[in-house]
Amino acid sequence: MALMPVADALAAILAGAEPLPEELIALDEAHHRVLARDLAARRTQPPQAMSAMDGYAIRGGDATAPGTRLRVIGEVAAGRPIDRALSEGEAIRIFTGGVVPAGADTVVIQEDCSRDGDVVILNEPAKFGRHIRPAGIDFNEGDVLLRQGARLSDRDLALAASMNHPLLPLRRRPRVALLATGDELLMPGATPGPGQILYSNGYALHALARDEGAETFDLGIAADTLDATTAAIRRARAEQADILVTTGGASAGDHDMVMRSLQAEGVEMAFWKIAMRPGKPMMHGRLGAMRVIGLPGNPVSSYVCAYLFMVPLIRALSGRSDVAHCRELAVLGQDLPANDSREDYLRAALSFDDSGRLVATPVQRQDSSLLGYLSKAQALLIRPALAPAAKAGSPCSILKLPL
Ligand SMILES: Nc1nc2c(c(=O)[nH]1)N[C@H]1C(S)=C(S)[C@@H](COP(=O)(O)OP(=O)(O)OC[C@H]3O[C@@H](n4cnc5c(N)ncnc54)[C@H](O)[C@@H]3O)O[C@H]1N2
Ligand code: MOO
Repeated sequence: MALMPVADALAAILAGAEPLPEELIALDEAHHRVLARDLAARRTQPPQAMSAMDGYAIRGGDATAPGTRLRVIGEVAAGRPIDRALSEGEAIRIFTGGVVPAGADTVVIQEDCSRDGDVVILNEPAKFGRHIRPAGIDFNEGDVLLRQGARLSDRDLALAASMNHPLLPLRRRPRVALLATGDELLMPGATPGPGQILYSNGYALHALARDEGAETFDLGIAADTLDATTAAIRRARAEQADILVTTGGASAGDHDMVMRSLQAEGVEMAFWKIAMRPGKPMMHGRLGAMRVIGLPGNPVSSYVCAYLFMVPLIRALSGRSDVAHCRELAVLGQDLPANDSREDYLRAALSFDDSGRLVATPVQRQDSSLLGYLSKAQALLIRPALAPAAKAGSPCSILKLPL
């Protein structure tokens, strides 16, 4: 198969990726989940005009001169309204969050008043309408404040509560199964023998997928045999994974079993090998409802490909309206040579120059096995295929990596 351009590969992965079914979830479980429908307010907020301060509710027209004396006829605290209306020459003691009584149109703060028994004396003329929050100044019943496809922030949860939605219609979270392959891999904490290395890729991939709202489960490390890899693919299906992510065994070596096992299980391959660096030997296919992303084993390649392809797929299945990564503009921190025909995603550190411009500087080594350098990078600097040489200070596109 020919190398596929990155944009075409992403389009193939996202083709037909419809949002998963909706479910009703309690508000305190809804952080970072995705709304399945527009959400309209079930009430008006504030429901009545309310005082923004502790002081006295008055009629502004009564208090245009300093020294005005008004008779205090009652008290309103938050949650304890009064059913008496204010008449000329009267005031009502009011506290923050109290419902402004009928007839009042202004609140004077207590610091600007003196009290003499049941009389309040205004030290300064009142400013008409001050310190009152009108009914509905935040929102009105029926207002759509949260949109289908929104990933709910912490502030959105407070807003939904205020709109009186204890349960929210959310998309089911995608289930992502992670399978590592490789006879040489050992879990951290073990003492590697000759040629053995520690399993690392999955830690970043689980975290990345969960950060994007997926539920993840681990299929462990399969030996480099057709049987072991095939058995793990079957387990992913049995566990009803929406996405199976494999790492390693993706290239052309005698021990690279992933492609063969996927095909033996009936996966329809959409592509194998992309015109990008890192991550050329990446594959994608489908087995029924399960989508498979076969990532290269090199740790940097697996992470960069997961970031570029797995994340948008998780977002699409989650029903998010913002599926694509957001490219940002920066300037190059150093000269770069012309690029070849593979789109390059250089790992880059970010800083600001004296004029406040964002500067992206590739980390010193770009080999796709180097986790130390990946961890130093805050962004991917995109070099399009066949990009000409570029000087330090010239504009470039970046994708910021998660913190
Ligand atoms: N003849 C060719 N050889 C290679 C090609 C090619 O096109 N033709 N592509 C190269 C590129 S580019 C990459 S990237 C790698 C990817 O190969 P595989 O996906 O088959 O990966 P492995 O060989 O299984 O592993 C590569 C490397 O990464 C280590 N690894 C694997 N899994 C993990 C893990 N979970 N945690 C940590 N490290 C892992 C593995 O031990 C190897 O060192 O192929 C090139 N070869
Ligand atoms: O794609 Mo490989 O990731 O260039 O090393």
